Amino acid sequence: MSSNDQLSLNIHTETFPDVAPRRKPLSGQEKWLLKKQKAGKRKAGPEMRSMPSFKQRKTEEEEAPIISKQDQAPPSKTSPTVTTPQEAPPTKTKKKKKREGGGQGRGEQKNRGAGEKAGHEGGFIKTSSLFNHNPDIPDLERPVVSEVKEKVFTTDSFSNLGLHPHLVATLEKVLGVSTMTSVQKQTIPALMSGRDAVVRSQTGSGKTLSYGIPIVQSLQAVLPKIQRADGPLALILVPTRELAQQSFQIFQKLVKPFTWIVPGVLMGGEKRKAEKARLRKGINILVSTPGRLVDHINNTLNMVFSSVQWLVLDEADRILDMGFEKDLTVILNSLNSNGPSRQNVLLSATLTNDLARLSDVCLKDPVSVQVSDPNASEVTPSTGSSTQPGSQSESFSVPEALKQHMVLVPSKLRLVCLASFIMEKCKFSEGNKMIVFMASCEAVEFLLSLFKSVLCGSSAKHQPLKFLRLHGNMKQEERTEVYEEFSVSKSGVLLCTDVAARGLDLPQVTWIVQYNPPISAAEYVHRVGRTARIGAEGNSLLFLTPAETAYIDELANHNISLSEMKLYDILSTLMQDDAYKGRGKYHSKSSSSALQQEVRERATVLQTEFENAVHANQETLQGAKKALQSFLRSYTAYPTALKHIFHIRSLHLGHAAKSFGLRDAPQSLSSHTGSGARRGSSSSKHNRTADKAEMKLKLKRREASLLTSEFSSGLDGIDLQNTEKKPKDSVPFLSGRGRGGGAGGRGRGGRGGGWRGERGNFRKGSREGQ
Ligand SMILES: Nc1ncnc2c1ncn2[C@@H]1O[C@H](COP(=O)(O)OP(=O)(O)OP(=O)(O)O)[C@@H](O)[C@H]1O
Repeated sequence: MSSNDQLSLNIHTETFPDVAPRRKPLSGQEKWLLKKQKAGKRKAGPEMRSMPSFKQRKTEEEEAPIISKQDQAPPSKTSPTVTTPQEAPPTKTKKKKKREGGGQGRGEQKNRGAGEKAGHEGGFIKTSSLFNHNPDIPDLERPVVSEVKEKVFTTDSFSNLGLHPHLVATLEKVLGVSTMTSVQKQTIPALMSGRDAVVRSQTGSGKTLSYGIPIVQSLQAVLPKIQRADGPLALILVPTRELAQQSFQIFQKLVKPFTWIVPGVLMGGEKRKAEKARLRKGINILVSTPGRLVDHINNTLNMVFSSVQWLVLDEADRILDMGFEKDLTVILNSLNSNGPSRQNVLLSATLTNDLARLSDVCLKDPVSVQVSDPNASEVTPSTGSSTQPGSQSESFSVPEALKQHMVLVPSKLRLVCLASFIMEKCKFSEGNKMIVFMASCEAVEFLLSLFKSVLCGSSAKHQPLKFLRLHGNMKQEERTEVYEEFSVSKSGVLLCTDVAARGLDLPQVTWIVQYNPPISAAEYVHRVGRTARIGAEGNSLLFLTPAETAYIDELANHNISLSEMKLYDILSTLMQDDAYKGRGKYHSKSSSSALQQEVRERATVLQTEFENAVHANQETLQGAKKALQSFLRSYTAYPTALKHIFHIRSLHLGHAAKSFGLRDAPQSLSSHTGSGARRGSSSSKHNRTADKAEMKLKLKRREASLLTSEFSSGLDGIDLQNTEKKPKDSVPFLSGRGRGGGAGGRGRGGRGGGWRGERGNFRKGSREGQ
């Protein structure tokens, strides 16, 4: 039988959980690479080239089996059969074979339940047709990108700035800094001279101290000495709780020698009563999330702004987005009606038009600090097309030592590709600490438990994988715990939503993975900015499906350049662990295609493990379905300008389901292809539903974009479920749009709902802020 033929693998289910090698381990990836070299320089993935396109797939899917118990060694209870994917598009003969083999055409799917049951009873593992019917992976033409460079460091010392000597000593001894970064060198003198400022410099370049130092310098000099009873003299607004905590801790360090200055923090998730008590006692440097501050403005008598001399909006573009607009209006009104004139500072790594708008409204003759030097732009060599003239948008600078990658992964292969990549960096190699960004809380929860159950088996040979998670639906204590644990940890994988995208200074992060593409180039910049901070090296990997390839041009329009990683190179990591070995029949062969086939076998074994874990019980199954649902919802939340790349209609539900370990797209979703996502054949009724949903979606787009403002504005206490209308539809895929509008509205699911929950936090904030 050729490698193109249908294969049956004999796999002992017992070997999966404990990741035990069945025979003397091979030399893993080295061997793979060696053989690959021997096999000559072939372009990766003949099977990729031969994969059918979407058009082909539609016809072929009717006939292609996913499960088949045929061929080769007769199955036994201890030797379950897994059918591996096909390398080439099915030929007539193959199709016939598949039919004979109990294929999984639409009609045949009906029988599958019974078949699977029998499979279980017989000790068989389901087949995962991972490599069949995927879209082609296109050859990429790398766009010409002129990257914007910023010089991070200067040789100028803080001691040249005329700061209080105790402050300089604190910088050196407590914070470990003695020379200024470029942004500090430009910003600190401007602020010390009393000017307002708009500051833009790349992530991890030291913006916090660039406003922290002038604030402390000016407050320590006030005579008579300021007192707690003076209340807030400096107000710092940040978009997330973790960032509030982080900035607060920096101020705690900065004021160490000036014990009479009291910093404090207000943020959602904390007890209001305790915060009120602290406000009553007096806080001079107040760090807060906007929503929680508005809450106190409205409800706390002790909230007096009569002395505020400084207003800082850190991550200003985020605070200015629609999610926080109302809160900010309330805060500015309150400040303006109470206080003296003050200095205002806006900072971000990504200036947007919104920021310019606000700077017009609330800044007086501001100094504009922009560290990037347009003359220092570098053109990334390329053989491909240049970016569209006229489509040039804001140019963003990313750290110089950041190596940015992307990988094109067909939907069905996303899960195994992510798992392989995590294993490669955090299990088979040492010294990596990784953050993986995902679209929703539910996806984070789902993948956390899936990875823990499938990937975390003990192995003496490799270091253990450690997973943590962070998202807006966790209790505050847990969020703080995870944040602190990951901060001090030297390795590990943090699965998170965009709640961790802005401002967080988590040490020694070496890899940023964006499993779901962000909703804008600006958010891309902030996500990757969690690594390669302050001159350190770092890496990032963006997952895109072949249909999303145009996102590379979108990023190029913002001066962001990515290099490509190959899917098969990532999957070949599985060669390093024989726990994923199939029948091993290709081991002895040295041809490139045989090796690729072995990689596919192993990927299939891993996917099968995921699917088995997902289908192990109702709870895990529901978790996967919820995660899929939230992913589909999140997919509708991309802004209009990106709809040509990310459109729900271009998603294939069955393939998307596979990436959540589901063997089929859940039926409950199919009744709501109002999402527009495809299931192969859709009735006109479904199309009408889709059109309606699309119309609604357009109307609600503004609100949909608020999904991206899921950062907690800091207010809690309203049980959304009490205020929610029950969706009319009993199977409400995307019915979340019913009330809240927009894609991420009030879907089904408990208060713990991910995407919805994140957004819920935002909505609570803005509602209470009114
Ligand atoms: N002058 C300096 N010398 C050395 N390290 C510094 C200096 N200033 C700040 N740092 C360190 O650089 C790191 C990043 O600083 P900071 O978080 O302020 O960056 P940022 O520009 O605000 O990033 P982001 O845009 O992601 O919020 C911190 O660990 C900080 O301690």
